[in-house]
Amino acid sequence: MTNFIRLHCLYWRGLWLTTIAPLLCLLTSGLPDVRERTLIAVKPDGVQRRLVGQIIHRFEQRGFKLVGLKMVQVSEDLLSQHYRELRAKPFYPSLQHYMTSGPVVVMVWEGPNVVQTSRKMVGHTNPTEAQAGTVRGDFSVHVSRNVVHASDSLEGARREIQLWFQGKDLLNWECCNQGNMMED
Ligand SMILES: Nc1ncnc2c1ncn2[C@@H]1O[C@H](COP(=O)(O)OP(=O)(O)OP(=O)(O)O)[C@@H](O)[C@H]1O
Repeated sequence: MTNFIRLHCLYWRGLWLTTIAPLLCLLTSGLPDVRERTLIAVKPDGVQRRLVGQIIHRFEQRGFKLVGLKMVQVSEDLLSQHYRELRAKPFYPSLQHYMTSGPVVVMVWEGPNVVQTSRKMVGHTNPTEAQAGTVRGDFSVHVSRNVVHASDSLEGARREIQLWFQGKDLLNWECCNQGNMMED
């Protein structure tokens, strides 16, 4: 009897490892990650121009979920870590001056494909090339005052969320009508 149970367990363990688990991985690998997160920041010009509400509205309206939000007076040190690839650029001193000139509203948004979709919603870095309907295309005219920041990759989003939030002040909450926007 004991041998029978042992054999039975071995059979199911083998089936799980060789068939069921790989099949589940394969089936779910093509699905967008509903817990994907990105960092969006309303820059000092956007805050000064009272655009925070309109920008939040666009992300809510699209169906993304706000899981973190705070207002920050950015230090030069934080900015140089955030824009570490740009520190050697000739425009960096003026970018630093602009980004530290007043508070920034920094947010974490969650949802399927949120990194890529946010970049589309925000629009081209240079507002003169940004399409109408994007945040930059609707609210700005110059690259040095382009209202908003959005992470440009999954890896960048992870790094920036850690940099700005250090794993704190982010809430996992359930959306009561999520089923109306995506499959649970
Ligand atoms: N030529 C420039 N002159 C002045 N400022 C610039 C210039 N190029 C970029 N910037 C500023 O530096 C920011 C970061 O530039 P980057 O090339 O990373 O573009 P982005 O990823 O679209 O912008 P962000 O990181 O702010 O979302 C831009 O949003 C803009 O504010």
